[in-house]
Amino acid sequence: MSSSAASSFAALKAQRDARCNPLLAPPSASSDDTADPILDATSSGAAAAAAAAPIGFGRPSQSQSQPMPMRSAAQPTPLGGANDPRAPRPHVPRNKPEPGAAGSRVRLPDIQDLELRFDAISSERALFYAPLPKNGPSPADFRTSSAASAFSPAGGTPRSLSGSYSYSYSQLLSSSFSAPGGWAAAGISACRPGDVLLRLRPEVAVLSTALLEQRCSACYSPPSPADASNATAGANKLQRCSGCKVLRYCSAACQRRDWPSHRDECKALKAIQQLHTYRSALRQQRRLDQRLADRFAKSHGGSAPFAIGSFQDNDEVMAAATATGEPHGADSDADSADADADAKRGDTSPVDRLRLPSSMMRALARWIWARSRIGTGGKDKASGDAGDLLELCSHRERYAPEELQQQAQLALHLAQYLTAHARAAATFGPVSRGEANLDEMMQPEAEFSQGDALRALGIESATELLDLVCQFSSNSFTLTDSDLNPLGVCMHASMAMLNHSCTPNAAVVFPFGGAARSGQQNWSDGEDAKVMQLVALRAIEPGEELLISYVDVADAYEQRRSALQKRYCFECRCELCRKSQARRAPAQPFAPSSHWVDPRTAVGCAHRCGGWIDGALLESAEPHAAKCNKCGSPAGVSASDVAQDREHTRDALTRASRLLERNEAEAAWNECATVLPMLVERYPPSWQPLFQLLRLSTTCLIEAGSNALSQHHVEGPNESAAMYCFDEAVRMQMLFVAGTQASNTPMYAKGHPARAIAIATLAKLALAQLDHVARPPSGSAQPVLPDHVAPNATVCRAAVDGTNARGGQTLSILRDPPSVPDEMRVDLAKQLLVQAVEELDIGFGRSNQGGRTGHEMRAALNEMQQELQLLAQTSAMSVS
Ligand SMILES: C[S@@+](CC[C@H](N)C(=O)[O-])C[C@H]1O[C@@H](n2cnc3c(N)ncnc32)[C@H](O)[C@@H]1O
Repeated sequence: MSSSAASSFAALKAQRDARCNPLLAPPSASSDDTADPILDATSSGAAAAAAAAPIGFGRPSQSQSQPMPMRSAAQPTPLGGANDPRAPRPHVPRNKPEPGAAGSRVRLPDIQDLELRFDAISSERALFYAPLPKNGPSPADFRTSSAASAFSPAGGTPRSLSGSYSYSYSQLLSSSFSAPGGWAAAGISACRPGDVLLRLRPEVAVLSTALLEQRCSACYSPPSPADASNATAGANKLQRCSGCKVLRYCSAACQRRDWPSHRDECKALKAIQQLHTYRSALRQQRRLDQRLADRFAKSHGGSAPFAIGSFQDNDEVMAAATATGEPHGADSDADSADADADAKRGDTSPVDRLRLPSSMMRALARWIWARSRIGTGGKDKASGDAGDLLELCSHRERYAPEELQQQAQLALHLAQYLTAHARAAATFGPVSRGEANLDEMMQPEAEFSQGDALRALGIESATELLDLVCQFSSNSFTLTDSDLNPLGVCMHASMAMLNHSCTPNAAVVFPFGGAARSGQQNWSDGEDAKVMQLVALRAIEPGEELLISYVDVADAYEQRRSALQKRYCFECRCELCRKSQARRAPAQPFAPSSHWVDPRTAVGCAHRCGGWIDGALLESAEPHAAKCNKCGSPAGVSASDVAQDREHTRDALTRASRLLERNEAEAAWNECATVLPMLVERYPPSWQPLFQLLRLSTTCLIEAGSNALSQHHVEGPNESAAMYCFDEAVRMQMLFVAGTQASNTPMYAKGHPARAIAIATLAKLALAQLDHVARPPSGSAQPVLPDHVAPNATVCRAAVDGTNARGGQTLSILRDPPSVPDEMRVDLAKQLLVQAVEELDIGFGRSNQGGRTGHEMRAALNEMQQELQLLAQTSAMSVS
C-alpha cells in the first residue's frame, strides 16, 4: 500500500461518523447512585484517577495466574453445574501424606493406594486423585465402568458423567510422575488447545490491598471511564463502606454481594484502625506521661504484638518467628511493631501510618471467618465453600528457617488481625459505638485473651494457625485481570490440586478478570471477574496429568528452581529442568542433544550467523564446549562477560523500575536505553535479563507517550514525541514477542496466556500508531482526541486517561522520526490482530472467545476489515 493509500485510509477514518468503540467499555448507563445505607458517599478522586488503567497497557505482570508467592487466568462452558452450591463434596482423607515427604516420592502410587476423588464441579473434564490413607477403603471398594458412569467408592452415591469416556487406572498411574504421594489432576477426555477444563468461583478472593482505593472490592472494576475522567475533579463514583471506611464499591449491588464475606472483615478493619488510633494516642501520651506509658507497657507485656495467645505451643511458633533475629513487619497490620521501630529510631512524629493487612492475610482471614460460621467442610450459602484448606499441603516442617520465619511472622500478625475486634471491644467497649472517645481510650486496656478469641474462631493452637498460613501461601493463586495484571489473591482447593511443570499443558486464567463495569452489571458466571478457569494449552490425552506452572516459565532454570524450592519445597523434574540441569553438569547421563540451547540463557553467535551459544555451558565447568549451534564457532564472550552484562542489566532494571514507580517514565526509558543497544547486539531477545528489560521498556514508552499526549491539557500535545514513543514501543514489543517465540523450544508455547497477551499488546500499539497516522496534525483547529474520532484513537485515549493524573513530562527522548511506513503499519496491525485472536482463544479459552482481551481484538479486527473494504471500494486500490 502506498503512503497516499495510507493517508486515504487516514482521511477515511477521520470522516467517519461516530461509532461505539468496541475497545472501550461503554460508560455506566445506570451508575448506581442509590447507595446502600452502608455505602459512604465520600469519594477518592485522586486515588481513583491513578487507578483508571489504560486498556491493556498494564505494567509488566507475571506470566499468568499461578499459586502464590506470589504465584503469580463468558460464556457458559460445557461444564455443567460448575457452581452448584448443593453439589456434594467428595470424601477427602484427612491424614493425607505430605506430598513429597520422605518415602512417598520414591514410589508411584499404585491401585491399592489410589483414591479417585470426584469433584462435583469438574467431573466432566478433570479428575482429582490422591493416595488413600493407610486405613482407608480397599481397592475392592472402588469400581469402574467404561461409559457414562464413574468410579465411585462403594457405599457412596455413584455419580454419572455425561458423555462417554474411556481410560484406565494404568493411564492415571503412568501420569502421576510429578508429585507422587500427593494430590494430582488428570484430564478425563481428550482435549484440544483452548478447551476449558474447569470453571470455578474461588472459595475466597480478595482485591489486592494496594488497589483497595482504586477498584471495587466486589467486581474489581476500576471506576467506569466516565467516572475516571472526572476523577481529578473529585467525582469518582467508587463509594466506601461506611463501616470500615477502607473497602470501596461501585454500586450498592456490588456491596451487597460482598457483604457476607466482608462482614467480619469490616469489624476487624474498623477495630485495627481504632486500636491504631488508641496506640498512637498512647505513644503521644507516653512522652507526656511516663507513668501511663509504664502501665500500658505492663498491661501489654511489652511483646503483645508478637504473642499468639495462651497456647501451649506458643513458644515454638514464637521461636520460629524470631529465629533469625529482629522480627520484621511484613506487609501487615503490625502497627505496634511499626511503633516499636519508630521508637527505636527516635521518631516522635505524632502521625503514625496505619498499615492495612496484606491481601494474603485478608484472604486467609476471610476463609477462617467463613469456616467459623459454617464449620469445616461445610458451605457458606453466601460465599461458597470454606472447608477444604485443611486437605492441602502445608510444608511447615520442610521450610528453610528464613522461610518459616516469614510464615511465622505472618501467623503472628494474622492472630492480631483476627482478634482485633475482640481486643478493641475489650479495650473500649463495643466498636459499634463508633469512634472511641479519647478519654476512654486513655484507660488501661481491659482483660483480653487472644488465645480465647482465636479458639472462638476454631483455632486450637499456634501451630494450627501457622499451618494455615503455610497452606495458604503454597496453595493460593494470584487473581489477575484479563491482561494478566495482578489484581488480588484467591484460593480454590480443587485448583490447588494441580501440580507444576515448567512446560505446562494447562493454565489457570481469569478471562474476564477486572473488566470495567458495564453499567448493567451482569453477575452471571461468564462475566464474573473472579471466575477462574483451567484451560488446556495443548492437546491432552485422557488420563494425562494436568500441569500448570507456578512460576514464570520465562525465568532461567536457577531462578525457577530456587523459587519452587523456597515456596513449594520441591525440585522440578520436568523435561526442561532436567535438560537445563544436564547442561550445567554435562557429565550427567541426561545430556541433551548438543544442538539444544535454552533460549533463556542463549548468547548470540559473534559471527552473526544467526546461531546461538549455550550460556549455561559457557558458565559451566566446561566452557570450551560452548560453541555456536549453527556454525560451530567458539563463543565471542567469556562467562565473566555474560555475568557482567547480567549485572548491568539488573542494575538498569532496578533503576528504571524505581523511576517508573515515581512516574518518571521518560527517565526510566532513558535508563533502559543506555544498555539496550549493547544487549540487543550480543544476546537474543529471549535472554532472560534482556527479555525483562524489553518488557519494562515497552511499559516506559507507553507511559511516556501517553504523558506526551496528555499535555494537551496545558500546551497542546507533543504529537511527534508521542509518535516516537509509540514507534519505539512497537519495536521493543516486537523484540519482546520475538523473545517469547524464539527457538524450536520457545519459552512460551503457542497460545500460552503470557504470549497471547504480548501479541495483543503489540497489536494495540500498532493500532495506536495507526491512530496517529489518522489524526490531524497538531496545531490544527480540530480538537485533540475528540470523543467521536476513529476507534483506534480511543486506545490512546484510554492510555491518556490512565496517566492524566501523573501530569505531562518533557520528552527529551525525541531523537528519530517515526520510521515505519504507514502502509506497513496497517498490514502489521491486521496481522497482529489475527494472530492475537488465535492465541488468545487458546490461552483464555475458545468458549470464552479469548476472554475480554479476545473480544477487544475481534472487534478491532472486524472494524479494521470493514474500513479496509470501504477504502478499497472508495479509492479503487488493492488492499491485501
Ligand atoms: C498446590 S500443591 C499441588 C497439590 C499437591 N500435590 C497436594 O497433594 O496437595 C503444591 C505442592 O505440590 C507438590 N508438587 C507440585 N508440583 C510438583 C512437581 N512437579 N514435583 C514434585 N512435587 C510437586 C509440592 O509439594 C508443592 O508444594
